[in-house]
Amino acid sequence: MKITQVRARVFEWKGHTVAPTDHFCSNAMDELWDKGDSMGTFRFHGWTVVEIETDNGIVGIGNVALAPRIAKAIIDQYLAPLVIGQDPFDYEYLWQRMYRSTHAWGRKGIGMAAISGVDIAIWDIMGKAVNKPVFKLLGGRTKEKIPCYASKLYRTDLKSMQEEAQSYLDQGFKAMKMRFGYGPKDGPSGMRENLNSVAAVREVIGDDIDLMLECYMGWNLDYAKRMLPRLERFQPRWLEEPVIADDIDGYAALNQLTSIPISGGEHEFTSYGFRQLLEKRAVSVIQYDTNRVGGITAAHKINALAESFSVPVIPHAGQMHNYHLTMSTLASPMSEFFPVHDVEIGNELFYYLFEGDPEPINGFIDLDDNTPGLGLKLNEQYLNQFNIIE
Ligand SMILES: O=C(O)[C@H](O)[C@H](O)[C@@H](O)CO
Ligand SMILES: [Mg+2]
Repeated sequence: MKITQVRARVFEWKGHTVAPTDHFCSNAMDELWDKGDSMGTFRFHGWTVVEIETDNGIVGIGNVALAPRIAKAIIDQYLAPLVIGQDPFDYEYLWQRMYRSTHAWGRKGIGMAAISGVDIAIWDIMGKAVNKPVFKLLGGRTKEKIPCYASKLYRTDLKSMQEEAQSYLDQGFKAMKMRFGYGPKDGPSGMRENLNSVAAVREVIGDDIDLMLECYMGWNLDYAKRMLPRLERFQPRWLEEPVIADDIDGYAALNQLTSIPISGGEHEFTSYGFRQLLEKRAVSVIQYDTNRVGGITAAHKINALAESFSVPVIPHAGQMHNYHLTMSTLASPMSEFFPVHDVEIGNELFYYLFEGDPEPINGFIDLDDNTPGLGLKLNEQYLNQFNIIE
């Protein structure tokens, strides 16, 4: 079997969008004196869809969620020529070919995200070629079903947050993640706001539900050091990305500071990046996203690495490209799940683009043993609401 064609298309959402409110979520822009449109740093309203065709008519589908127009240019100009004419089952060779030939500029960030999109499509082809779900090629079913946590709870008024938390309880979720709205520049009153929001959600969910806390890199080391002891009484499952992704020593310091596990990795790349995080004991939970980290080929290696350090892997976002990895390793006990709703941040855009993702039932998702590949196809229903760049 040979790859004959690689098609990367950008899908930009032009449908209805819900505008985020002030203090919706702390983020890396918060430290600047002029934040500009700080929400823009994590609004994902475009996606790159990668379709790779083979000479026996199989089409594998991959995706990239970051800087979609740039990802498309990288795939079109650099990566497609490297994989066309090759056997998709040579996935490790093809990964190395892409990685090494873009090494001067592609090791981290959008270069690696583009490689991820191609690699995911290659794994989808392999699954379809042998008529098996991708998780069966990675080790098979290690759990009856996958527990997942509801991930939204952006900072709004406390009553709305409490109602939202209650709705996840009603749907049977046993874990959920909330976002902080305030950071270092908001002073003691912002700290109080942050603590009040956790207290409000805990009040509704009680002590028997896992609560994850997300900073999205909107704090700094000093602020995080002052917040962590104050958060201990809420017994969060973890505190996520308290500082920017490059401050690995900062993560390590915070991870030793209190009983609260520090999580991170959704902005880290390849097994080399994760080896550093693990060796420094910088994170207690690993959160790569397969569509950034280097695709399934890289994520599979990171699972093995994490297992040897006894650090759990709970990938960013959930979604099929991550679920198959979670299903196939004991290193990964759980998945994230973005509740479906109107397009806001863009995390949820995945469901407008693709169909096939399983719906959680009572806080669990399951994968079908008989659906070949990743199990995704383009969702025709919303195609006319995207600006599609060929
Ligand atoms: O962990 C997450 O879910 C991410 O950080 C979100 O994708 C991001 O949108 C911040 O809420
Ligand atoms: Mg996160």
